[in-house]
Amino acid sequence: MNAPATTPSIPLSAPSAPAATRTTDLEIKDAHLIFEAVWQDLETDFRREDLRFPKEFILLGGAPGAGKGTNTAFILKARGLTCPPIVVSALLDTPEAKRIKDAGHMVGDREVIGILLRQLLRPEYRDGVILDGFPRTKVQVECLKLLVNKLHQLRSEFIHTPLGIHFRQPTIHSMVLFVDEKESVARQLKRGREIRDHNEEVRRTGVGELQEERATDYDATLAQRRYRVFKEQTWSALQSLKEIYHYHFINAQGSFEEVEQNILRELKYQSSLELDPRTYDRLRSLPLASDIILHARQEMVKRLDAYEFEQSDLFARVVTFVEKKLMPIVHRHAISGVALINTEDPVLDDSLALAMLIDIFSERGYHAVVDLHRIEVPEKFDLTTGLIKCRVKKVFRLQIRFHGSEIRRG
Ligand SMILES: Nc1ncnc2c1ncn2[C@@H]1O[C@H](COP(=O)(O)OP(=O)(O)O)[C@@H](O)[C@H]1O
Repeated sequence: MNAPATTPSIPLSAPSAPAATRTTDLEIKDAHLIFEAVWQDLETDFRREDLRFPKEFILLGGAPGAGKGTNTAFILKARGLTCPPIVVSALLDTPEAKRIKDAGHMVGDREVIGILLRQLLRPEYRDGVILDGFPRTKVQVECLKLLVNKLHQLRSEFIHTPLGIHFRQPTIHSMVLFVDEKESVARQLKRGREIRDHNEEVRRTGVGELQEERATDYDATLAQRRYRVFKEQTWSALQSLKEIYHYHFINAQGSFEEVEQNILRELKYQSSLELDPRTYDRLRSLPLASDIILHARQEMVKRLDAYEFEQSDLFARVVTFVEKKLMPIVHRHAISGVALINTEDPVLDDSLALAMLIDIFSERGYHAVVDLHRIEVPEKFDLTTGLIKCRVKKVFRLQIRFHGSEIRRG
């Protein structure tokens, strides 16, 4: 895989750019001006309390053909979201925007921000949204930061009102799928072939829906230009997100399965920063599972040695009990990997013996759970008072689990 840091700077092939693109390039690239203008429009059209944006933003970036569209459904599922993604490029469907896209260039930031912010207010995105292909420029990154500032402002304004729940702390994940130029161009052309075949089939049979054909997917030079525009303008913009938001860099060169696994591995590391600070404060005193398992093995070894050296009689009795009484039963369950055993053996009356038993099994690679049941057994019945006197019988229910044997039918 190409190391991102060593990417050479490649000049844009601008001479053949259409007039519309030159106009776009002349657009005032001042994020503050653009954002404020768009925001003013929003404030004119919406009441402040209706400026409800998504709680979670997953910014899905990467070279053309990196697999953003391909992996969207998988990412949505992994994050428990049900809304469709916002594919930013698909929102830009005016004839002028289409001309710019067909030449392999990018549509102006003003237009992108204007359309996107309105789209984000739709109710289906309240819990979270995937933005496929945003941000693509530094100006868009700045606008994103300004949007997040606004969301914080709205939050402080409403937090102590009944509407507070609609203004949660936003969390931003930036996920960048990385492929090199060769792979990007090959996949764009592959997509072109697939879409052409698909559309031919739809036209022939009248079944299904036509998909959008992108000029850049049919011409290696244009596909290459798209990749270079990405490297020149979008790559560094995406890198700058690393400093401010949760950042996930995904190696997307591999097979479909490999890329899915890379995504899953990255998403597993969720941070408590996603919680509202108030919720986080309430939970922070509880240790994380990852912390308590860190030294668990060493602690167990220490305990086992202490049993041997300081409580050797009891320890020897428990080991004998495990060996003679329990292991024969466990053996018989070697295929299922679960043995449930009830015992009244008095060796377990000592609570230390129970702790020993659990540690012994853990050390040998089993998971043991012990559960004590007290059962009242009637012993005497007083004929004059009608009182029943009971004896308490202690039954230990042991559950021993381990990785059973795999049997396949031939
Ligand atoms: N891991 C992969 N291996 C091989 N082909 C892939 C992989 N991921 C995506 N593709 C293919 O590459 C093409 C472009 O993928 P797509 O998801 O449309 O890219 P993007 O949305 O990032 O531009 C599609 O034909 C898709 O089937």
